[in-house]
Amino acid sequence: MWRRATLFLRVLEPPIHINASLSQTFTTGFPFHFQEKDGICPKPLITFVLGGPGSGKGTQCGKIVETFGFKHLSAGDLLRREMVSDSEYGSMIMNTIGEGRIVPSEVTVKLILREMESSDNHKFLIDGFPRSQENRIAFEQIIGAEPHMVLFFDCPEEEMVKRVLSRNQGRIDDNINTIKNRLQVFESLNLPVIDYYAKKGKLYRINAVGTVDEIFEHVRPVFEACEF
Ligand SMILES: Nc1ncnc2c1ncn2[C@@H]1O[C@H](COP(=O)(O)OP(=O)(O)O)[C@@H](O)[C@H]1O
Ligand SMILES: O=c1ccn([C@@H]2O[C@H](COP(=O)(O)OP(=O)(O)O)[C@@H](O)[C@H]2O)c(=O)[nH]1
Ligand SMILES: [Mg+2]
Repeated sequence: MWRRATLFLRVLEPPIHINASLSQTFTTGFPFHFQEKDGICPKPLITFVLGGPGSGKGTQCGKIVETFGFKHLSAGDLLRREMVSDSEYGSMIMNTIGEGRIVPSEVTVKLILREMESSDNHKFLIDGFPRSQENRIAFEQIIGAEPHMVLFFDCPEEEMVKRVLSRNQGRIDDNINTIKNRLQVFESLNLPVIDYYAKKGKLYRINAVGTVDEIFEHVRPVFEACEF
């Protein structure tokens, strides 16, 4: 079904045809170099996936990727990968995640940018970002693009806490003390981002209570109907 969405994209936002020899240096009008495919350099299509800790963002992103062929970029996973690499930011990221705070925007946006530039897919699901208005503004300034739509997985706190505590992935932040901080940060810094996109008419609120498959049945029509 995502083929139909791609068709719409081609009608509304015609891909840019480029000379193969220019492919190394050509940019799409965005500040990053985007990979061309078959001589065509389509504009990136960005969906932000938001929701509190444990609301099921990562799980539903997996289903969206399977069904609609997006490239999944989890900001948390990128930060955790950077944390265990030799990066100069490693200990800062570890302390910040351990306390449930937000890593400085430049670091996260740089990691997202690197993944976008090296992807041969132009449809991106950006999971768990932006977590604050400051994150959002940094993304717009550095990447030079806005999301086409934003999903918000709306889940009651008790359910989120229950899911996080039974996640069992050995994460340093999946403990009751850090969860309290993460929920507070979500409410004070992430909800304003969600409100911002609601006012722009880009927000799709999904009831995140139910089985994984039931929730995906609320997600599916959003992607089937979108005319991008
Ligand atoms: N609908 C659901 N019902 C019960 N558990 C779920 C559901 N969706 C996800 N989970 C589980 O809850 C935990 C958190 O899900 P995850 O996708 O990692 O959320 P997030 O990325 O928003 O933190 C995981 O262990 C996952 O398997
Ligand atoms: O854009 C981001 C994404 C994540 N994080 C940090 O990484 C943690 C885990 O994020 P993730 O999205 O993996 O958690 P989830 O919501 O999926 O449980 C967050 O609490 C933050 O400390 C961050 O600082 N900026
Ligand atoms: Mg996640």
